[in-house]
Amino acid sequence: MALQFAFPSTAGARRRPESRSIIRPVRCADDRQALFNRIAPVYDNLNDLFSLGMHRVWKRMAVSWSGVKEGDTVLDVCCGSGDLAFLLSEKVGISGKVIALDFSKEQLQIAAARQSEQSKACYKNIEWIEGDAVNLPFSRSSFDAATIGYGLRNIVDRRKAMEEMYKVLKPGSKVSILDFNKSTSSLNSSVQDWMIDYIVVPIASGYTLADEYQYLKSSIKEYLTGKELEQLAGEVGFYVAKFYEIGAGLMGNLVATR
Ligand SMILES: C/C(=C\Cc1cc(O)c2ccccc2c1O)CCC[C@H](C)CCC[C@H](C)CCCC(C)C
Ligand SMILES: C[S@@+](CC[C@H](N)C(=O)[O-])C[C@H]1O[C@@H](n2cnc3c(N)ncnc32)[C@H](O)[C@@H]1O
Repeated sequence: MALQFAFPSTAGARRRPESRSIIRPVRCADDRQALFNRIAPVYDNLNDLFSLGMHRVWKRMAVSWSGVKEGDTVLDVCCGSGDLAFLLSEKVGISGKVIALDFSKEQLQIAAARQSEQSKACYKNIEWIEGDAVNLPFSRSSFDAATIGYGLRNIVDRRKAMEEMYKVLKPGSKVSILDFNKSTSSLNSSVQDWMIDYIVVPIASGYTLADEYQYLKSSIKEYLTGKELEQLAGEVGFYVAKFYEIGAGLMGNLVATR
């Protein structure tokens, strides 16, 4: 997919007072929902810019690790603007089904717009659902695979979200959980901090979104390490869970099998 850097305006983004003396905490689910609604117009383009397009490689890896195959019925949790849902759609094909859930209306609108703009026939197999990852509106054992990309870190009750994904997966199926790596290596976390402080946030401030991207840093620090993610998966019932560091250790992917 070609990298586009023609950034749309962020008309929907709230203006920030010039002097930002206090970084607003983004503590509760409502704050996070509002944050992702605000960044929706520029989210995809800024991801391409900040990661030099590499996030698309990491997302393909996450989808591949989910074990998705043609004809499957699969779930993408915290789907946002649909990157992983579109990749899943291509894997399951027209005989399969992708259910993509998010609680941000703005992100889902972007996803649905992308779906109608793109000509791939298989994309008709995607259904967008507004819902909460901590209360998935699906029956037990509904899905052959699940993905959650850059979502679990943003969920307040991560254990509940993991329990919900366990519940809706069929026995023997996998969830692939892609996110930033809360590294135990001080070098990795220093590189992450430096990139966010000196590249990501200054550029985001040009879109009056400095606070939103500053949140990245605190959210990574409050996230779980790979070992802690493996342990959490085991505690909710997954019988095997393996964490892989990717992107030179800046990102990580947990693969858990029910
Ligand atoms: C796709 C990526 C991040 C998605 C994302 C997740 C969040 O939780 C956010 C929260 C608040 C605002 C935005 C996001 C958000 O975009 C990963 C790539 C995009 C990152 C913003 C890139 C940050 C720089 C990395 C630390 C290092 C990039 C290395 C690259 C090889 C140059
Ligand atoms: C960083 S975006 C990731 C989007 C997409 N998966 C990707 O990889 O680009 C995080 C998404 O998680 C959603 N999200 C966060 N908490 C959620 C929750 N409790 N329930 C549903 N969606 C949630 C946000 O609205 C946002 O769209």
